[in-house]
Order: sequence, then C-alpha cells, then structure tokens
Amino acid sequence: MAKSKPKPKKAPRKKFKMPSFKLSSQQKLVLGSFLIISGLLICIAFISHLFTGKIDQSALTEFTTREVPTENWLSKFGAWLSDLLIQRGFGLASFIFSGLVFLSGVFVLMNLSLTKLRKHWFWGVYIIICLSVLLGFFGNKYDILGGTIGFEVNSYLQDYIGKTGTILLLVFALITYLAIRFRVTFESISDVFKSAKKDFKAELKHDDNVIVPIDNDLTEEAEEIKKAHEISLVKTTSPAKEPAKPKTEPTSLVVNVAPEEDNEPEVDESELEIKVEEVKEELSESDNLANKLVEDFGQFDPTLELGKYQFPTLDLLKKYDTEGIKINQEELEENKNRIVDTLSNYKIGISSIKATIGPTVTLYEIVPEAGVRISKIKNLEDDIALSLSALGIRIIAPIPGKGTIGIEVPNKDSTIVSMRSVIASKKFQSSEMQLPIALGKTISNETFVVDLAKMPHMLMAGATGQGKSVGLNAVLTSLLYKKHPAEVKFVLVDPKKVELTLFNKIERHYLAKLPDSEDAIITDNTKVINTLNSLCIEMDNRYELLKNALCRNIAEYNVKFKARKLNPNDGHQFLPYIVLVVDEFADLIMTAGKEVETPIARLAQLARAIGIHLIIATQRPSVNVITGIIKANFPARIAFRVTSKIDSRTILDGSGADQLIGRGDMLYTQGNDLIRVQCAFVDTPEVEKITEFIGSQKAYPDAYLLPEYVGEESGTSLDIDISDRDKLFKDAAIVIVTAQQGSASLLQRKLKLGYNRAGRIIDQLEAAGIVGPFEGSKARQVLITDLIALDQHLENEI
Ligand SMILES: Nc1ncnc2c1ncn2[C@@H]1O[C@H](COP(=O)(O)OP(=O)(O)OP(=O)(O)O)[C@@H](O)[C@H]1O
Repeated sequence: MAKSKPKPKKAPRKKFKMPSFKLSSQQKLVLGSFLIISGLLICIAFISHLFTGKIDQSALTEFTTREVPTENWLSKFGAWLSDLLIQRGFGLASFIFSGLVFLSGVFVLMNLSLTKLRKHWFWGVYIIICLSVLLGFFGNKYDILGGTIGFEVNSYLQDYIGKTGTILLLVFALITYLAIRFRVTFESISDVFKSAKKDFKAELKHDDNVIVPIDNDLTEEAEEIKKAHEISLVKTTSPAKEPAKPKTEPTSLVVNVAPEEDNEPEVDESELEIKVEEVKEELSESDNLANKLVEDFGQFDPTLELGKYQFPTLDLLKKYDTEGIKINQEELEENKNRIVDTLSNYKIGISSIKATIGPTVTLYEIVPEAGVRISKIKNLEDDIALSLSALGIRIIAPIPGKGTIGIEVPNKDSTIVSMRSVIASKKFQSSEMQLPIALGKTISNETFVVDLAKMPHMLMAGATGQGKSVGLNAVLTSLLYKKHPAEVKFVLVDPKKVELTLFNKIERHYLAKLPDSEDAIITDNTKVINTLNSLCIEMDNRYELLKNALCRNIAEYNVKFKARKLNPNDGHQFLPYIVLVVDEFADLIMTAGKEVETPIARLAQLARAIGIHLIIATQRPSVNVITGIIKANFPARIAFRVTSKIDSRTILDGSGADQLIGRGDMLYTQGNDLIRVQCAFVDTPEVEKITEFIGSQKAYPDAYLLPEYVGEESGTSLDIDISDRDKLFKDAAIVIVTAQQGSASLLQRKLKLGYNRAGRIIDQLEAAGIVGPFEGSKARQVLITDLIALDQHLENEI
C-alpha cells in the first residue's frame, strides 16, 4: 500500500520533462537561439524605455495605427512590451525577466538540465515580485520603479499590515530566499560572526606585539591555547589510546591556535605532567624501547639505502596527437537515429536516450517506453547489433543499478589513452592505495585506477595482438611510477623471451630471483617451477614472521617494523610486496602442468595477506589452461578481445569479450560488474626510457633474493619399502617402460589416476631404479630399456 502512493506523485513530474527530450538537435538550435535573441531584444526595449517611455506613452493608445511614430529602439512592439511589463507590471524588476528568457535559450542550446532552469525561473519570478513590492514604497501607481503591480500590492499590504508589517514581510521573504536558495543556516551566519571576531582579536594582538595583558577576553583565549597545548603534547607522546580530558573540537583548536603557542609558556604545567605519567603506565617495556629508538633515530626508513633514488619523470612518457576526445555531433546523431530506427523496427519505443562518449566507444543509455520488457531487448541483442552493423557493439540490458539499457557503439575515430595522461591524473597521483595500477580510462573518460593489493590476483586474457602485453606493461609502469624499489619487487616469467626483457635493466632495483640463477627474468619453463616453489617458501617464511609479530597482514607488519617495534635480530625485516607476472600462462601449463598449477593455486589461495600478488596473462583462455582452481582464486579478471563466446565465458563467466574491438579495448571485473575500459597505451620505447632512467641510478648490490628451493627429488628418501608399493606399481612400470617416458601425467592418463597417486608411484619407480631422478618439467629418464629387462629387474629385487 505504502509503495503505491508515490507513483501518482511522480507521474506529473515526468510530463514536464517529456517535450524537451523530443527536440532534435536542429530544433534545439532554433529554439535556443530564438530565446537568446528574444532575451536580448526585451532587454534593449527595456533600456530604451527608460529614456523614451514618457514620449511613447501617447503613441500607445494608437498602437494599431501604423503611421503614429514611437521612439523606442524596438519601435511599437518595444514600446508596448515595456509598458506592459515595466509600467503596468513589475517596474525595474522586469529586467530580470529578460535575463530569464536569455538564460532559457542558453540552457536549451547547451542541453543543460531543465530542472535547474525551472529553479532559475521560480526564483527569478520570486525576486521580481518581491523587488517590485519593495520598490512600490518609493513610487506611484504607473511608475517605472515598482510598476503598477508592485505599487498596488505594496499599498494593499500597507492597508492591512501597515508599513512595518510590509517591511518585515519583505525581510522574511529575503530570509526564505537565502535559506532555500543558498542553504544559509543560523549556524553558518554565527560562524561568520565568530571568525570575524577572532580575526579582529588576532589583529589586535599583532598590533600590540607585546606580552598579552590580562583582560577578560584574552583569559578565555588563553584557556583555549592551554587546551590545544595539552592535546598536541599528548598526541606526540602517545599515538596509542588516550583518555584525554578535553573532548570537544580538539583538531580545530590545534589548527587555529598553533601559531600563538609561543606566547603562552606559563600555562598549567602540572596537568600536563599527570597526563604523561598516565601514558607511561600503558606502554610495555618494548614499546618504550621502540619509542626511544624512534625518538633517537626516527622511524625506520626502508628507502634509505637508495635514499637518492629518483622516480621516473612524466616526460619519459609520450604525448599522442590523437589524444583527447573529440565530439563528432554528426556521428552521434547518426548512431542515435540508427538505434531509434532499429529498435522501432522491433516495436520497442524509447522515451529518452543519452550518450556518454568514451575514448573508443560511446555508450547510448536508453530508457524504453513504459511496458517494454527488458528481456525482449536482451533477446534481440544479436539482431540489434546486426542492424546497427558495427563491430564491437555490446548491449547491457539493464545497466546495473540504473534501470536503463546501454548500447555501446565504437567511435569512428578512437583516441589513444596515453600512459602519460593516466599517470599524470590526479586520481592516480593522489591515490593512497598500496599497489595502485592505472589501467586506462572508462567509458565516461575517467581514469581507472585499481589496487592490486585488494584484487588480490589478476587474470588477463585476450587473443593475440589485442593488447595483453601493452596491458602488462601498463601495470608494471604504474607500479614503477608509484613505488620505491624498496617497496615492491617483481618476479617476471616470460616464456616468449621478448616481451619483458626490457625490465632486465632494473634487475638490481626492482626484480627478485633465485639465488643461483643468472637472469632475473625467467624464460625457461623448468626454472619457473623452482621459482614458484621458492615463492611458496617465501610465503611460509613471511607467515611465520607475521605470526611472531602478531600482525594480520603485511601492511600492519611493515608499520610495526617502521616504528622499530620488531627486532631485526629476531629475523624481522621490512617486507616488500612481491608481484609475480606470468606472460603466456597457457604455454607454461602445457609444458609443466600440475607442477606449475599446484604452487600457483597455493600462492593464489594464501599469499594475499603477506603481500605476494599474481598477475597471469594468457592467449588461450581455454578451460584446461584456466582451470577451476585457478579461476576460483583470481577474482579480478581482465579480458581483451577474444575470438569466441566460449573463451569470453571462460574468462569472464559471461559473454562480452568477444564483442570488443581490440587495440586495448577491455572488460574488467572484480567479481560482479563488468567495466569497459580503454587500456592505457605504453609503447616499447617508452618502457625502454623508463627502465634506462631507473637502471642508470644507484642500485642494490643484487636483485632481491628469494629463498633457495631444494627440489623434492633430492629430499625424498628413495628406500621405499617393497611391501608398501602401490597395487598398480607393476602396471605403472609396464606403462613407463613401454612408452620410455617417465612422467606422472602419462600414468595419470593411462591408468586413470589422480595426481598424488601417480606422483607416489613415480617416486616408488625411482626408488626401484626404474626411472631416473626428477628433472624439472622434463620427463624422467627411463632406466630399463624393455619389458623383458623389467621382468628380470623386478625378479632380482625379491
Ligand atoms: N591500449 C592500446 N591502445 C592502442 N593500441 C593498442 C593498445 N594495446 C595494444 N595496441 C595495439 O595492438 C598491438 C598489439 O598489442 P600487444 O602486443 O599488447 O598484443 P598482445 O595481446 O600482447 O599480442 P601477443 O599475445 O601476440 O603478444 C600494439 O602494437 C598496438 O599497436
């Protein structure tokens, strides 16, 4: 019941809006310019009336006689209109009327909000009436000041409530105007008075420039200063909880009075001492030590070793000529008409349509007429896209949270979103995120910045040549522009061997590697397994550190370490974030399978709290590459254009990526909504310049060293008891010897085993001397040449 009530209220509002939406651009141009010119003409007529009004009065009675001349600059019409509105209407206040007509024209022409215009009209007429009544005090009937209406209303009011009553009524009208139009409140007025009073006092003090004399006002102020002093002192000595006495307005007090602190050396010291003692009681011994250390040496600064490190400058990034959105009115109109026509072919009426222009696509937001089912539009998605005959059309029905339908149509001329523009954006520069990444710009041309630490891992997919590598470079560049080498380290896996090689130059600044490896960028798949396992060890080590430090995540841990509350002698150290980037994950899974998947899944499940974040890119987003376990642990996904709906589903759990237009056009999701973003473009020469800039600066002696990983083959005991062997041991041996290939995955396939059991059997085969030791991603060597030799070998064992 309650819900049904507001409906009839809303209906009449809509009726007001309807006509304006139906105007075409041409009609808007005509109407807008008509109103602007009318506004100007009325104003000219009014001004002229001030000088010629009296002369023209006689001519007014003979308005219809063409020969009778008038002096008004707009002749008969001007004289008549001015007489009507100024003399017989509202007097001088009528000038506002010409302003309102002019403003209406501007609003129509520039397509501005009609609700605002209605407000301007309402308040404009309000002022016209009040002003004419006010001016009615000073003029006569038929006078230029208040006009007939102003005068008559004024004298009517005077007859009933007297002069004073009329004046007070006008004052009330003024207060109403200020309160509603400018949201003036009693508090804001009294604030203005207070600050004026304070300024005045401050000035007085400056003038005196001597020790403050005792006087009533100043003792009050001294009280304030005392409070501020107490608060600021307590704040510096104890960042921890404080049962501070002065409760109200502490911050504004500190700010307001701080510069005058020096003037007050003798305020109540006894109280201050008591507070300090209380604080001491709350601190533990180690906290005291930490505070002392911080006092003596300041907070621990992880960037100190490379204290002179300079962040890359913006001029290393290129400016593009094709940057900046250009509005093509014709194209907009054309697309709008096509959408309207297409939808009307399917008998879908539109009540309004709005366009938002992005760098590569324009979003047309449609409100269908009442009664049109959204499912109908959704079902017709393909037909509509076909009728609009453009590549890359995506229909969002409905736009989540808006109740409108979105049709994204690619722009004829797409604009490049340069890395420079997104890095320079305020949103990125002022972001407080832990690992901010400027991915590009959204459809409404806003810079799109996300926090990798919050994601916490990212999956990136797209067919070849659609912008993945550029996307990865954009991610890395963002971090290079925002994070000091001490704060973040990259582990780069690049099976293609060419995409990430440029980052070699920053090895000793930003890269992490295994202790025994020469290159920091991993291009060999066998080394990837060791690195991933090493990262798992690093993760376990970090968890141990966090546990000992009683911290829940890396951010808390680092804050504590910086505050010198953790002792480096206990193994504590500042922990940089580690970002693992794997380009071409499909290749890795194909060659190393489970050996890669298992540590990746483990890292993905557990590593977020300790600051290890994964970014995985793949060309082939098929289900055997992006397996269920990987998908479940990578909530943030980026899809560049893919070739089929199935691929789109694999990566995004829905279609859409197959309808993108390529060249960095992408969809981003972090679990729920899909956001269309144009990826920032950073070219290889730009990356080269940045890495050269960083590489030429003083570096750490070596790359960040990951813990050593001792392959499992050397750690496991090989003397597995014969009686403990798996039931399928002999069958497995036959499979391996026949195929002359010692791999667990072969056993999995042929004997339909799980990974763990196959792995165990391989270990037993190794112990039995049938296959050789573990060799990374390569299959183990088979030491028995044929089945006869195998039989002999097994008989000899017994
Ligand atoms: N954000 C972008 N803005 C403009 N053009 C882009 C953008 N991203 C990519 N391109 C264009 O597409 C080309 C291919 O991009 P990229 O090398 O990143 O593709 P890829 O998906 O990594 O391909 P592959 O998988 O074959 O390496 C680029 O050379 C560039 O011309």
